Amino acid sequence: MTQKPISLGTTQDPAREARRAQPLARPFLFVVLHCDQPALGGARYCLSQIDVVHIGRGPERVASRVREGGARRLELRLPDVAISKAHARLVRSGDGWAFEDAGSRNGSFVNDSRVRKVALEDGDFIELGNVILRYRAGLPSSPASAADLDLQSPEVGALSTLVPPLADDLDVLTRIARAPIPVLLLGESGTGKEVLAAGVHALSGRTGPLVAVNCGALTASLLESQLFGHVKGAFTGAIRDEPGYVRRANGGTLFLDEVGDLPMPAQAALLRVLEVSEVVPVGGTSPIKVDLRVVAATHKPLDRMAIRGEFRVDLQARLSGHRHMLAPLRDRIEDMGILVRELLRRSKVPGAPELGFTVEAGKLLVQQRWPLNIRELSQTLGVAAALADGPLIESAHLESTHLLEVRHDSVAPPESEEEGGKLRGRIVALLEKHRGSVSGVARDMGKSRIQIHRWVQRFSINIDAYRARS
Ligand SMILES: Nc1ncnc2c1ncn2[C@@H]1O[C@H](COP(=O)(O)OP(=O)(O)OP(=O)(O)O)[C@@H](O)[C@H]1O
Repeated sequence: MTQKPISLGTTQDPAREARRAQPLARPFLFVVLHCDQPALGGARYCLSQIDVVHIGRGPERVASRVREGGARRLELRLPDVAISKAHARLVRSGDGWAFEDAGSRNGSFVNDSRVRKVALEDGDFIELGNVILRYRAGLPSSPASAADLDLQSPEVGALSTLVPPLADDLDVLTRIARAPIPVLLLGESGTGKEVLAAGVHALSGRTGPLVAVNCGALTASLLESQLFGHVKGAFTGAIRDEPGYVRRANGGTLFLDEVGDLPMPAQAALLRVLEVSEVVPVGGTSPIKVDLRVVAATHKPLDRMAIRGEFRVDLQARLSGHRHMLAPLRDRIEDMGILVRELLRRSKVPGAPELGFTVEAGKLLVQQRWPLNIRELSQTLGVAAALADGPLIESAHLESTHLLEVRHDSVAPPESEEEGGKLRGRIVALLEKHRGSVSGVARDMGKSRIQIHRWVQRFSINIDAYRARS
């Protein structure tokens, strides 16, 4: 029997190998939204191994990579009658990419301007017929998240994204989900923390229930009995035994929603439970063992609260077995197609026709900053779907919701020059500490890797200089 040689320094699992590799900044082309057919979701294509992209009409969305006479080409077909058979090209040009219209019937638009030929910049939106695409110049991606991905299947769940750095973070969370490690979900309001907590529970393989506790709603006087239950007759009104949240989650997952709002006495009580894995119900005499997996979520700055003494450091440490930062919707606009498809499906009235968008409405969706995130998108679409009187949602239907008015007040202002300087200093110090590992910096700062990369770019920090010193 002959044995295959095993090369030193590699594992035999290519998927594992792909995950281990340091993320690289790579260029991508995304299909963000088929305005009139949102059921088609979206797709991403990595541009690093190709020289030219040909885009034209086809019976369905397909992409193929072709090598011809030394040139590497991506052929992208899009099912849209408003797109010409040979509509446009993306051509590698130096370190970047240029867009060219290929003599199409309906023309091509980049950021709303009709163009024949233009150098693309990071974040540019390309509009061809009813399809909105987006060019990203350099998104951090592992080999796994750099692979082409077409999310045409409607069975895409909450753990799906087209955005490579977010896909890498979700891949880590998916693997953590299977172990009994506590998970802390951080992110702005409406980014989907509760949805993700349910996803973690579903992946955990734990057979008990997912029990959600709204920490802000725990009342000081009833705290112990709400969390740990009580025995019949423990106090006036205790007419029967009650298990409480913690015991109800036995064998399953305890989801501590808005954990930043947990009152101090509840923090102490909960810490005890997590340390000893047992509870004594109010009026009871002996402790009862519990088998818990805890997932906590907050939109509050838990680290800062712990420094200010508003949140127990020991509890914060217990909850942060693994921290996962959810990106705000404005940082994952490339996912608009898959999110819109899911949200329209949910708000669909039985028997009503499938809804789509006019191109103007589609553009409005991808250009908004969505400060209230997916929740705001969901509510906006719910209202628009009810207002639409044909198969297409128009811009006016989207603008009519009151949520748009909230925007201007709630968008966080950019940091001042002094704050920017401090932030830069902190990032540099952490890059030094973690020898250029963006994941390490992200972990320490409680931010997503995509955010760290954005800061690194904004402050012109050369990460390689810190990697070189290790
Ligand atoms: N991936 C997703 N796909 C579709 N809908 C989503 C997704 N993520 C979140 N939503 C929807 O967005 C809304 C807000 O989600 P969720 O309540 O999970 O956010 P949250 O971060 O927990 O908000 P808060 O911090 O305000 O509690 C919900 O209606 C949810 O169904």
